[in-house]
Amino acid sequence: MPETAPTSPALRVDGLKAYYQTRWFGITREVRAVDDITLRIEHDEIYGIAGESSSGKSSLIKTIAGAIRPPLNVVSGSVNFDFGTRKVDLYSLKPEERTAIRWKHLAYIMQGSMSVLNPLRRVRQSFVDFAFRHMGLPMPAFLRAVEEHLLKLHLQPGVLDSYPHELSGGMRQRVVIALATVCRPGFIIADEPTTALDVVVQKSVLTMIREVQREMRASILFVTHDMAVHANLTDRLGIMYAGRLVEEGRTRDLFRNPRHPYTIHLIRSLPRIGDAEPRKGLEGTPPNLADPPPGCRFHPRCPIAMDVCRVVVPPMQSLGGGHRVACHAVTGGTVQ
Ligand SMILES: Nc1ncnc2c1ncn2[C@@H]1O[C@H](COP(=O)(O)OP(=O)(O)OP(=O)(O)O)[C@@H](O)[C@H]1O
Repeated sequence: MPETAPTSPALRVDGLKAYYQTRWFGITREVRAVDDITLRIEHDEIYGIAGESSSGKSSLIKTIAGAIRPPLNVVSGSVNFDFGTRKVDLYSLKPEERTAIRWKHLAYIMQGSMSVLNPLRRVRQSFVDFAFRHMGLPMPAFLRAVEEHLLKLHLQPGVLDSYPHELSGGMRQRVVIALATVCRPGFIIADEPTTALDVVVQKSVLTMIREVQREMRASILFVTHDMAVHANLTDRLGIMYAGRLVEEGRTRDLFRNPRHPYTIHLIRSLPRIGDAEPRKGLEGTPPNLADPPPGCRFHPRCPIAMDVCRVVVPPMQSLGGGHRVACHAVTGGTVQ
């Protein structure tokens, strides 16, 4: 929790474009994975990003975490954090300054992050390797702080003596979350942290994330394609389609009253108790982001596409109450 009252959102992303840029045999190819994203995340808030595979979720949060490397490049736009004690314009910093912010102010739990635990060394050593130099404590006090942090997260300090292979998948992921948060960062970014886990273990990891957030009053940016996880965890939700944000609002509003045809599809395709047969998926496939369709990128799959949708990119419009949508067909409260 910031020590001084924050004056700006925890995160401001403005007009962010990040493309995979490659050049093979003289031909330049650009995959527009993050294409003009603007969003705000408040202090003490859990913000979710949803969307199907290849919609650009991971590319967006890697860019927000400052964890990109070629061929992914920021083409334009900005990412600003307010950590309370420090405000940061991420892409005005030198790469090494961006790295220094990680751990201390910004935790990034990436897909497959269990690999941060060195398989040949005890868990204690991973804590020392990653967190010791950021905490500014002598070693005995550092290890005591690590143990206290583990206990707060309902993990026994005994896990520090284990090798990663001695822990179950769920326990390893919980240890990784403890490691990412031991320096008490103000902002936590998590990319599909529960996807590889079974449902029961997934629940324990989500409970832990919620407890960490409450205890530290941190902001969380949480990415998953799993809408049920968003329904249970997030305060607000952004829906991504083909590199763009198409709808955003309070999670409960989006579930009760989705407005974009793509969000409507995502929510209607969730299985319900009593379903006689599986719900139908959306026809077609997401567009090739190296050559996306003009106008609204969803129009080739949209059941209500109009002529304008094939030509004009729909701007994000406010519907009030923090609900925003980018869809030409949304007027007067219903999708026409
Ligand atoms: N290294 C790369 N070079 C070129 N294109 C890439 C690269 N990595 C990802 N992409 C492309 O960028 C687009 C967005 O991918 P991204 O992984 O961000 O989507 P995602 O929504 O996170 O998908 P998933 O849920 O499957 O991880 C896709 O079209 C993908 O093929």
